[in-house]
Amino acid sequence: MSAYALLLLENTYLPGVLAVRKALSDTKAQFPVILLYSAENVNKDTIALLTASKLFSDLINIDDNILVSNSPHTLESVLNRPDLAYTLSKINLWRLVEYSKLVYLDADTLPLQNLDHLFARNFDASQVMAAPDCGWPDLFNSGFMVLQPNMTVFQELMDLYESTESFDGADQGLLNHYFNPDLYHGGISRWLRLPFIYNCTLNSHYEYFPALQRYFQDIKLFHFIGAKKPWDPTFASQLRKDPSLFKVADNKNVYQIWHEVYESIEVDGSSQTEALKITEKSEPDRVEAVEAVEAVETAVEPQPQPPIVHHQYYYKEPESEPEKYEENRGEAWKLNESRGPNKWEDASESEEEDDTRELDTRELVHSLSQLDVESPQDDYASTHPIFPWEKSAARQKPTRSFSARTSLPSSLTKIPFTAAFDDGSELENYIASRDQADRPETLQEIKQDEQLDEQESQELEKLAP
Ligand SMILES: O=c1ccn([C@@H]2O[C@H](COP(=O)(O)OP(=O)(O)O[C@H]3O[C@H](CO)[C@@H](O)[C@H](O)[C@H]3O)[C@@H](O)[C@H]2O)c(=O)[nH]1
Ligand SMILES: [Mn+2]
Repeated sequence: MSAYALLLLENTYLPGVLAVRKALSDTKAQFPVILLYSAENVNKDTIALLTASKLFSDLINIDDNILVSNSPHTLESVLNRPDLAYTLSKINLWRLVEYSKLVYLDADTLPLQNLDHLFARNFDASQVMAAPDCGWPDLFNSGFMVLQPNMTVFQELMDLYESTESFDGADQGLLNHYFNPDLYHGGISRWLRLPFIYNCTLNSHYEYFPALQRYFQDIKLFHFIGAKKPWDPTFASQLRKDPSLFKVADNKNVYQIWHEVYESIEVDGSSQTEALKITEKSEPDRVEAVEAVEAVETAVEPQPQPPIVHHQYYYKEPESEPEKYEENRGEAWKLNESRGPNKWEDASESEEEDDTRELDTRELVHSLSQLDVESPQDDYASTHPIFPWEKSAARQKPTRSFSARTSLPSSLTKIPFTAAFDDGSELENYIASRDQADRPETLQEIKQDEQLDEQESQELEKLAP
Protein backbone atom coordinates (compact mmCIF):
# COMPACT_ATOMS: atom_id res chain seq x y z
CA MET A 1 0.00 0.00 0.00
CA SER A 2 1.19 3.52 -0.80
CA ALA A 3 0.12 6.77 0.84
CA TYR A 4 0.70 10.48 1.17
CA ALA A 5 2.21 11.30 4.55
CA LEU A 6 2.02 14.52 6.60
CA LEU A 7 3.66 15.52 9.88
CA LEU A 8 2.21 17.49 12.81
CA LEU A 9 4.59 17.97 15.72
CA GLU A 10 2.52 20.59 17.54
CA ASN A 11 -0.56 22.77 17.12
CA THR A 12 0.66 25.82 15.26
CA TYR A 13 1.08 23.86 12.01
CA LEU A 14 -2.51 22.58 12.06
CA PRO A 15 -3.76 25.15 9.49
CA GLY A 16 -1.00 23.91 7.19
CA VAL A 17 -1.86 20.25 7.66
CA LEU A 18 -5.53 20.97 6.93
CA ALA A 19 -4.66 23.03 3.84
CA VAL A 20 -2.39 20.31 2.40
CA ARG A 21 -5.08 17.71 3.05
CA LYS A 22 -7.67 19.86 1.26
CA ALA A 23 -5.31 20.59 -1.63
CA LEU A 24 -4.67 16.85 -2.11
CA SER A 25 -8.44 16.33 -2.40
CA ASP A 26 -8.68 19.26 -4.81
CA THR A 27 -6.04 17.65 -7.04
CA LYS A 28 -8.05 14.42 -6.94
CA ALA A 29 -5.39 12.40 -5.20
CA GLN A 30 -6.40 8.73 -5.29
CA PHE A 31 -4.08 7.51 -2.53
CA PRO A 32 -4.83 7.55 1.19
CA VAL A 33 -3.35 10.28 3.36
CA ILE A 34 -1.73 9.48 6.71
CA LEU A 35 -0.60 11.80 9.50
CA LEU A 36 2.37 11.34 11.83
CA TYR A 37 1.84 13.39 14.98
CA SER A 38 3.08 13.91 18.52
CA ALA A 39 0.24 13.18 20.94
CA GLU A 40 2.14 14.95 23.68
CA ASN A 41 2.51 18.23 21.83
CA VAL A 42 -0.69 18.43 19.78
CA ASN A 43 -3.66 19.24 21.98
CA LYS A 44 -6.30 16.61 22.64
CA ASP A 45 -9.19 18.50 21.03
CA THR A 46 -7.24 18.70 17.82
CA ILE A 47 -6.57 14.98 17.85
CA ALA A 48 -10.22 14.26 18.63
CA LEU A 49 -11.31 16.49 15.78
CA LEU A 50 -8.87 14.93 13.32
CA THR A 51 -9.93 11.44 14.38
CA ALA A 52 -13.63 12.26 13.98
CA SER A 53 -13.14 14.02 10.66
CA LYS A 54 -11.72 10.92 8.95
CA LEU A 55 -9.55 13.26 6.90
CA PHE A 56 -6.67 10.84 7.42
CA SER A 57 -6.72 7.13 6.81
CA ASP A 58 -4.20 6.63 9.60
CA LEU A 59 -3.13 8.80 12.54
CA ILE A 60 0.26 7.61 13.73
CA ASN A 61 1.48 8.69 17.13
CA ILE A 62 5.31 8.95 17.05
CA ASP A 63 5.82 9.95 20.70
CA ASP A 64 7.96 6.85 21.25
CA ASN A 65 10.60 8.26 18.92
CA ILE A 66 10.50 12.06 18.95
CA LEU A 67 13.99 13.17 17.93
CA VAL A 68 15.29 16.42 19.30
CA SER A 69 17.93 18.34 17.38
CA ASN A 70 21.42 16.90 17.78
CA SER A 71 22.89 20.31 17.04
CA PRO A 72 20.73 22.93 18.74
CA HIS A 73 23.40 25.65 18.50
CA THR A 74 23.36 25.30 14.67
CA LEU A 75 19.58 25.58 14.62
CA GLU A 76 19.68 28.67 16.74
CA SER A 77 22.66 30.54 15.45
CA VAL A 78 23.24 29.29 11.88
CA LEU A 79 19.83 28.25 10.54
CA ASN A 80 18.08 30.68 12.92
CA ARG A 81 15.15 28.29 13.31
CA PRO A 82 14.97 27.04 16.91
CA ASP A 83 11.36 26.08 16.13
CA LEU A 84 12.67 23.18 14.03
CA ALA A 85 14.06 21.40 17.09
CA TYR A 86 11.99 18.25 16.48
CA THR A 87 11.81 17.92 12.69
CA LEU A 88 14.44 15.16 12.79
CA SER A 89 11.44 13.06 13.84
CA LYS A 90 10.75 12.87 10.08
CA ILE A 91 13.12 9.90 10.10
CA ASN A 92 10.18 7.88 11.48
CA LEU A 93 8.78 7.78 7.94
CA TRP A 94 11.33 5.05 7.13
CA ARG A 95 10.05 2.72 9.80
CA LEU A 96 6.47 2.66 8.45
CA VAL A 97 7.21 -0.53 6.57
CA GLU A 98 3.52 -1.40 6.26
CA TYR A 99 3.64 1.18 3.43
CA SER A 100 5.55 0.29 0.29
CA LYS A 101 5.93 3.89 -0.84
CA LEU A 102 5.25 7.27 0.72
CA VAL A 103 4.99 10.70 -0.78
CA TYR A 104 5.84 12.97 2.16
CA LEU A 105 4.69 16.62 2.24
CA ASP A 106 5.61 19.27 4.81
CA ALA A 107 2.64 21.05 6.40
CA ASP A 108 3.76 24.27 4.68
CA THR A 109 3.45 22.88 1.15
CA LEU A 110 0.57 23.35 -1.25
CA PRO A 111 0.07 20.75 -3.98
CA LEU A 112 -1.42 22.40 -7.08
CA GLN A 113 -1.51 19.40 -9.40
CA ASN A 114 -2.08 15.70 -9.03
CA LEU A 115 1.03 13.84 -7.85
CA ASP A 116 -0.23 10.24 -7.98
CA HIS A 117 2.12 9.36 -10.86
CA LEU A 118 5.07 9.53 -8.45
CA PHE A 119 3.92 6.30 -6.77
CA ALA A 120 4.56 4.51 -10.07
CA ARG A 121 8.26 5.40 -10.14
CA ASN A 122 10.60 2.49 -9.40
CA PHE A 123 13.70 3.05 -7.33
CA ASP A 124 15.70 1.40 -4.60
CA ALA A 125 14.77 1.67 -0.91
CA SER A 126 18.20 3.18 -0.28
CA GLN A 127 17.28 6.11 -2.53
CA VAL A 128 15.03 9.10 -2.14
CA MET A 129 13.33 11.26 -4.75
CA ALA A 130 13.36 14.97 -4.00
CA ALA A 131 13.78 18.37 -5.66
CA PRO A 132 16.73 20.73 -5.17
CA ASP A 133 16.59 23.33 -2.42
CA CYS A 134 16.41 26.91 -3.71
CA GLY A 135 18.97 28.03 -1.13
CA TRP A 136 21.58 25.43 -2.12
CA PRO A 137 20.57 23.48 -5.24
CA ASP A 138 23.28 20.82 -4.75
CA LEU A 139 21.18 19.66 -1.80
CA PHE A 140 17.63 18.40 -1.84
CA ASN A 141 14.82 20.00 0.08
CA SER A 142 13.37 17.54 2.57
CA GLY A 143 9.90 19.10 2.61
CA PHE A 144 8.73 16.93 -0.29
CA MET A 145 10.10 13.40 -0.72
CA VAL A 146 9.16 10.14 -2.36
CA LEU A 147 10.58 7.30 -0.27
CA GLN A 148 10.29 3.61 0.50
CA PRO A 149 10.08 2.75 4.18
CA ASN A 150 12.84 0.31 5.05
CA MET A 151 14.14 -0.78 8.44
CA THR A 152 17.79 -0.92 7.33
CA VAL A 153 17.63 2.64 6.09
CA PHE A 154 15.73 3.69 9.23
CA GLN A 155 18.38 2.13 11.45
CA GLU A 156 21.22 3.74 9.52
CA LEU A 157 19.51 7.10 9.76
CA MET A 158 19.10 6.59 13.52
CA ASP A 159 22.79 5.66 13.81
CA LEU A 160 23.77 8.79 11.91
CA TYR A 161 21.49 10.87 14.14
CA GLU A 162 23.18 9.46 17.23
CA SER A 163 26.75 9.61 15.95
CA THR A 164 26.93 12.83 13.94
CA GLU A 165 25.61 16.33 14.33
CA SER A 166 23.26 17.28 11.52
CA PHE A 167 24.95 20.15 9.68
CA ASP A 168 21.77 22.27 9.70
CA GLY A 169 20.70 21.01 13.12
CA ALA A 170 17.56 19.45 11.60
CA ASP A 171 16.36 16.76 9.19
CA GLN A 172 17.39 18.29 5.85
CA GLY A 173 21.04 18.30 6.84
CA LEU A 174 21.00 14.75 8.11
CA LEU A 175 18.99 13.35 5.17
CA ASN A 176 21.33 14.98 2.65
CA HIS A 177 24.28 13.63 4.58
CA TYR A 178 22.82 10.15 4.21
CA PHE A 179 21.31 10.19 0.69
CA ASN A 180 23.53 12.81 -0.91
CA PRO A 181 26.87 12.46 0.85
CA ASP A 182 29.30 13.63 -1.80
CA LEU A 183 28.29 16.63 -3.84
CA TYR A 184 31.29 16.22 -6.17
CA HIS A 185 30.67 12.63 -7.31
CA GLY A 186 27.13 12.22 -8.57
CA GLY A 187 27.67 8.44 -8.95
CA ILE A 188 27.37 7.63 -5.28
CA SER A 189 24.46 9.93 -4.56
CA ARG A 190 21.27 8.18 -3.53
CA TRP A 191 19.28 11.26 -4.23
CA LEU A 192 17.08 10.98 -7.33
CA ARG A 193 16.56 14.51 -8.47
CA LEU A 194 13.00 15.68 -9.15
CA PRO A 195 12.48 18.88 -11.14
CA PHE A 196 12.14 22.05 -9.09
CA ILE A 197 8.48 22.36 -10.14
CA TYR A 198 7.75 19.44 -7.78
CA ASN A 199 8.81 21.45 -4.78
CA CYS A 200 8.96 25.10 -5.66
CA THR A 201 10.53 26.55 -2.54
CA LEU A 202 9.68 30.20 -2.12
CA ASN A 203 12.06 32.65 -0.60
CA SER A 204 10.90 36.18 0.15
CA HIS A 205 14.44 37.64 -0.14
CA TYR A 206 15.19 36.30 -3.59
CA GLU A 207 13.17 34.51 -6.19
CA TYR A 208 13.82 34.03 -9.88
CA PHE A 209 10.55 35.75 -10.61
CA PRO A 210 10.53 35.50 -14.43
CA ALA A 211 10.79 31.70 -14.12
CA LEU A 212 8.04 31.65 -11.51
CA GLN A 213 5.77 33.42 -13.99
CA ARG A 214 7.00 31.45 -17.01
CA TYR A 215 6.48 28.03 -15.39
CA PHE A 216 3.56 28.82 -13.13
CA GLN A 217 1.23 26.56 -15.13
CA ASP A 218 3.66 23.65 -14.65
CA ILE A 219 4.28 24.04 -10.93
CA LYS A 220 3.07 20.99 -9.08
CA LEU A 221 3.66 22.18 -5.55
CA PHE A 222 4.56 25.34 -3.67
CA HIS A 223 6.54 25.18 -0.48
CA PHE A 224 6.41 28.11 1.93
CA ILE A 225 9.77 27.55 3.56
CA GLY A 226 11.08 29.81 6.30
CA ALA A 227 9.88 31.02 9.67
CA LYS A 228 6.81 32.86 8.38
CA LYS A 229 4.03 30.64 7.13
CA PRO A 230 0.95 31.63 5.09
CA TRP A 231 -1.27 31.21 8.14
CA ASP A 232 0.84 33.58 10.20
CA PRO A 233 -1.27 36.74 10.82
CA THR A 234 1.75 39.03 10.49
CA PHE A 235 2.21 37.61 7.02
CA ALA A 236 -1.32 38.61 6.09
CA SER A 237 -0.56 42.21 7.03
CA GLN A 238 2.72 42.16 5.05
CA LEU A 239 0.77 40.90 2.06
CA ARG A 240 -1.77 43.68 2.41
CA LYS A 241 1.06 46.18 2.36
CA ASP A 242 2.69 44.63 -0.69
CA PRO A 243 0.10 42.76 -2.77
CA SER A 244 2.64 42.33 -5.56
CA LEU A 245 4.61 39.83 -3.46
CA PHE A 246 4.91 36.63 -5.52
CA LYS A 247 2.11 37.58 -7.87
CA VAL A 248 1.84 34.73 -10.35
CA ALA A 249 -1.43 34.53 -12.23
CA ASP A 250 -4.95 35.98 -12.49
CA ASN A 251 -3.74 38.89 -10.40
CA LYS A 252 -3.25 36.49 -7.47
CA ASN A 253 -0.14 35.86 -5.49
CA VAL A 254 0.89 32.50 -4.10
CA TYR A 255 -0.29 33.33 -0.60
CA GLN A 256 -3.74 34.22 -1.84
CA ILE A 257 -3.80 30.87 -3.62
CA TRP A 258 -2.94 29.18 -0.31
CA HIS A 259 -5.65 31.17 1.49
CA GLU A 260 -8.29 30.23 -1.06
CA VAL A 261 -7.61 26.57 -0.36
CA TYR A 262 -7.56 27.22 3.37
CA GLU A 263 -10.88 29.11 3.32
CA SER A 264 -12.52 26.22 1.48
CA ILE A 265 -11.71 23.66 4.20
CA GLU A 266 -14.59 22.02 5.99
CA VAL A 267 -13.85 19.82 8.96
CA ASP A 268 -16.67 17.52 10.01
CA GLY A 269 -19.36 19.84 8.69
CA SER A 270 -17.90 22.99 10.25
CA SER A 271 -15.63 25.55 8.58
CA GLN A 272 -11.91 25.59 9.26
CA THR A 273 -12.37 28.72 11.41
CA GLU A 274 -14.70 26.88 13.79
CA ALA A 275 -12.44 23.83 13.74
CA LEU A 276 -9.43 25.95 14.60
CA LYS A 277 -11.32 27.69 17.42
CA ILE A 278 -11.78 24.30 19.07
CA THR A 279 -8.18 23.28 18.55
CA GLU A 280 -6.74 26.60 19.72
CA LYS A 281 -8.57 26.55 23.06
CA SER A 282 -5.44 25.56 24.89
CA GLU A 283 -3.49 28.47 23.43
CA PRO A 284 -5.43 31.56 24.54
CA ASP A 285 -2.46 33.92 24.22
CA ARG A 286 -1.93 33.10 20.61
CA VAL A 287 -5.64 33.42 19.73
CA GLU A 288 -5.76 36.81 21.44
CA ALA A 289 -2.64 37.89 19.59
CA VAL A 290 -4.14 36.85 16.27
CA GLU A 291 -7.39 38.69 17.02
CA ALA A 292 -5.47 41.79 18.07
CA VAL A 293 -3.50 41.81 14.81
CA GLU A 294 -6.69 41.31 12.81
CA ALA A 295 -8.45 44.13 14.67
CA VAL A 296 -5.59 46.51 13.89
CA GLU A 297 -5.58 45.44 10.27
CA THR A 298 -9.31 45.96 9.73
CA ALA A 299 -9.10 49.43 11.31
CA VAL A 300 -6.52 50.59 8.77
CA GLU A 301 -7.99 52.29 5.70
CA PRO A 302 -6.84 50.67 2.45
CA GLN A 303 -4.35 52.96 0.75
CA PRO A 304 -3.88 53.33 -3.01
CA GLN A 305 -0.98 51.20 -4.07
CA PRO A 306 2.04 52.52 -5.94
CA PRO A 307 2.84 50.91 -9.30
CA ILE A 308 4.10 47.35 -8.97
CA VAL A 309 7.84 46.96 -9.24
CA HIS A 310 9.25 43.52 -8.71
CA HIS A 311 12.83 44.34 -7.85
CA GLN A 312 12.54 42.57 -4.53
CA TYR A 313 12.73 39.31 -6.43
CA TYR A 314 16.07 40.08 -7.97
CA TYR A 315 17.70 42.10 -5.29
CA LYS A 316 19.16 40.95 -2.05
CA GLU A 317 19.90 43.51 0.61
CA PRO A 318 23.69 44.03 0.62
CA GLU A 319 25.36 42.70 3.73
CA SER A 320 28.46 44.83 3.33
CA GLU A 321 28.94 48.34 4.73
CA PRO A 322 26.78 50.98 3.08
CA GLU A 323 28.64 53.14 0.60
CA LYS A 324 30.03 56.37 1.95
CA TYR A 325 30.00 59.82 0.42
CA GLU A 326 33.18 60.78 -1.34
CA GLU A 327 33.66 64.27 -2.68
CA ASN A 328 34.91 63.27 -6.10
CA ARG A 329 31.67 61.38 -6.82
CA GLY A 330 29.54 64.47 -7.16
CA GLU A 331 26.27 65.25 -5.44
CA ALA A 332 24.24 62.48 -7.06
CA TRP A 333 26.41 59.70 -5.65
CA LYS A 334 23.42 57.91 -4.11
CA LEU A 335 21.54 57.65 -7.38
CA ASN A 336 21.97 54.45 -9.30
CA GLU A 337 22.58 56.29 -12.53
CA SER A 338 25.95 56.19 -14.12
CA ARG A 339 27.74 59.51 -14.03
CA GLY A 340 27.28 61.28 -17.36
CA PRO A 341 29.17 64.33 -18.63
CA ASN A 342 27.79 67.73 -17.67
CA LYS A 343 27.53 70.46 -20.28
CA TRP A 344 29.34 72.99 -18.19
CA GLU A 345 32.08 70.52 -17.35
CA ASP A 346 32.53 69.77 -21.03
CA ALA A 347 32.60 73.47 -21.86
CA SER A 348 35.11 74.30 -19.14
CA GLU A 349 37.21 71.32 -20.13
CA SER A 350 37.28 72.33 -23.77
CA GLU A 351 37.94 75.94 -22.83
CA GLU A 352 40.78 74.84 -20.66
CA GLU A 353 42.13 72.92 -23.57
CA ASP A 354 41.70 75.95 -25.86
CA ASP A 355 43.34 78.21 -23.34
CA THR A 356 46.38 76.07 -22.91
CA ARG A 357 46.62 75.80 -26.65
CA GLU A 358 45.96 79.43 -27.57
CA LEU A 359 47.58 81.22 -24.69
CA ASP A 360 50.89 79.88 -25.70
CA THR A 361 53.29 82.63 -24.57
CA ARG A 362 55.22 82.68 -27.83
CA GLU A 363 52.02 83.14 -29.77
CA LEU A 364 50.91 85.88 -27.37
CA VAL A 365 54.20 87.79 -27.64
CA HIS A 366 53.98 87.50 -31.40
CA SER A 367 50.39 88.78 -31.40
CA LEU A 368 51.18 91.71 -29.16
CA SER A 369 54.05 92.69 -31.43
CA GLN A 370 51.53 92.92 -34.25
CA LEU A 371 49.33 95.38 -32.35
CA ASP A 372 48.53 98.50 -34.32
CA VAL A 373 50.25 101.10 -32.15
CA GLU A 374 49.43 104.70 -33.03
CA SER A 375 50.56 108.01 -31.62
CA PRO A 376 47.78 109.54 -29.54
CA GLN A 377 45.46 111.76 -31.54
CA ASP A 378 43.66 112.96 -28.52
CA ASP A 379 44.30 112.76 -24.81
CA TYR A 380 40.89 111.50 -23.92
CA ALA A 381 41.39 112.03 -20.19
CA SER A 382 42.29 115.70 -20.48
CA THR A 383 39.22 116.52 -22.59
CA HIS A 384 36.98 114.38 -20.37
CA PRO A 385 38.50 114.84 -16.90
CA ILE A 386 36.99 112.88 -14.07
CA PHE A 387 39.68 112.93 -11.44
CA PRO A 388 41.57 116.01 -10.28
CA TRP A 389 44.90 114.77 -11.49
CA GLU A 390 43.43 114.38 -14.96
CA LYS A 391 42.78 118.12 -14.89
CA SER A 392 46.19 118.93 -13.56
CA ALA A 393 48.52 120.74 -15.98
CA ALA A 394 51.40 118.76 -14.56
CA ARG A 395 49.77 115.58 -15.65
CA GLN A 396 51.96 113.45 -17.83
CA LYS A 397 50.59 113.13 -21.31
CA PRO A 398 50.15 109.59 -22.72
CA THR A 399 52.60 108.73 -25.43
CA ARG A 400 50.84 105.71 -26.95
CA SER A 401 47.30 104.53 -27.49
CA PHE A 402 45.97 101.24 -28.77
CA SER A 403 43.50 101.09 -31.55
CA ALA A 404 40.26 99.29 -30.69
CA ARG A 405 40.65 97.28 -33.87
CA THR A 406 43.66 95.12 -33.14
CA SER A 407 44.39 91.52 -33.92
CA LEU A 408 44.32 89.90 -30.51
CA PRO A 409 44.79 86.17 -30.04
CA SER A 410 41.49 84.40 -30.56
CA SER A 411 41.39 83.31 -26.90
CA LEU A 412 41.39 86.96 -25.81
CA THR A 413 38.79 88.09 -28.28
CA LYS A 414 36.51 85.49 -26.76
CA ILE A 415 36.36 87.50 -23.56
CA PRO A 416 33.04 89.38 -23.67
CA PHE A 417 34.43 92.67 -22.40
CA THR A 418 36.91 92.85 -25.25
CA ALA A 419 34.18 92.03 -27.71
CA ALA A 420 31.80 94.65 -26.33
CA PHE A 421 34.33 97.42 -26.71
CA ASP A 422 35.74 96.24 -29.97
CA ASP A 423 34.16 99.30 -31.49
CA GLY A 424 35.78 102.54 -30.25
CA SER A 425 32.57 104.57 -30.31
CA GLU A 426 30.91 102.20 -27.96
CA LEU A 427 33.77 102.65 -25.56
CA GLU A 428 33.35 106.42 -25.74
CA ASN A 429 29.61 106.18 -25.13
CA TYR A 430 30.24 104.03 -22.14
CA ILE A 431 32.72 106.42 -20.61
CA ALA A 432 30.48 109.41 -21.35
CA SER A 433 27.53 107.83 -19.60
CA ARG A 434 29.69 106.85 -16.67
CA ASP A 435 30.94 110.43 -16.65
CA GLN A 436 27.39 111.72 -16.23
CA ALA A 437 26.33 109.28 -13.61
CA ASP A 438 29.39 109.16 -11.47
CA ARG A 439 30.73 112.66 -11.40
CA PRO A 440 31.04 113.69 -7.75
CA GLU A 441 29.09 116.82 -6.75
CA THR A 442 31.09 118.62 -4.11
CA LEU A 443 34.77 119.09 -3.29
CA GLN A 444 34.16 117.38 -0.01
CA GLU A 445 32.70 114.34 -1.73
CA ILE A 446 35.56 114.22 -4.18
CA LYS A 447 38.11 114.33 -1.39
CA GLN A 448 36.29 111.57 0.45
CA ASP A 449 35.64 109.36 -2.56
CA GLU A 450 39.15 109.61 -3.89
CA GLN A 451 40.86 109.58 -0.49
CA LEU A 452 43.10 112.45 -1.52
CA ASP A 453 46.19 113.29 0.42
CA GLU A 454 47.07 116.82 1.56
CA GLN A 455 48.85 117.91 -1.60
CA GLU A 456 46.20 116.53 -3.93
CA SER A 457 43.47 118.25 -1.90
CA GLN A 458 45.19 121.58 -2.24
CA GLU A 459 45.61 121.13 -6.00
CA LEU A 460 41.96 120.24 -6.27
CA GLU A 461 40.89 123.38 -4.38
CA LYS A 462 43.03 125.54 -6.67
CA LEU A 463 41.34 123.97 -9.74
CA ALA A 464 37.84 124.19 -8.41
CA PRO A 465 35.68 126.79 -10.16
O1 LIG B 1 6.60 23.35 15.27
C1 LIG B 1 6.62 22.61 14.29
C2 LIG B 1 7.68 22.59 13.38
C3 LIG B 1 7.61 21.74 12.30
N1 LIG B 1 6.55 20.93 12.11
C4 LIG B 1 6.52 20.01 10.96
O2 LIG B 1 7.83 19.92 10.39
C5 LIG B 1 7.82 20.42 9.06
C6 LIG B 1 9.15 21.13 8.75
O3 LIG B 1 9.18 22.46 9.28
P1 LIG B 1 9.06 23.73 8.32
O4 LIG B 1 8.73 24.90 9.15
O5 LIG B 1 8.14 23.39 7.23
O6 LIG B 1 10.53 23.83 7.80
P2 LIG B 1 10.98 24.67 6.49
O7 LIG B 1 10.77 26.10 6.74
O8 LIG B 1 10.31 24.07 5.32
O9 LIG B 1 12.57 24.38 6.50
C7 LIG B 1 13.45 23.49 5.82
O10 LIG B 1 14.28 22.89 6.82
C8 LIG B 1 13.64 21.99 7.66
C9 LIG B 1 14.69 21.47 8.63
O11 LIG B 1 15.73 20.82 8.00
C10 LIG B 1 13.05 20.86 6.88
O12 LIG B 1 12.30 20.03 7.75
C11 LIG B 1 12.15 21.42 5.80
O13 LIG B 1 11.62 20.38 5.01
C12 LIG B 1 12.92 22.39 4.97
O14 LIG B 1 12.10 22.90 3.94
C13 LIG B 1 6.59 21.30 9.00
O15 LIG B 1 6.13 21.52 7.68
C14 LIG B 1 5.61 20.50 9.84
O16 LIG B 1 5.10 19.42 9.12
C15 LIG B 1 5.49 20.98 13.01
O17 LIG B 1 4.50 20.25 12.86
N2 LIG B 1 5.54 21.81 14.08
MN1 LIG C 1 8.48 23.23 5.08
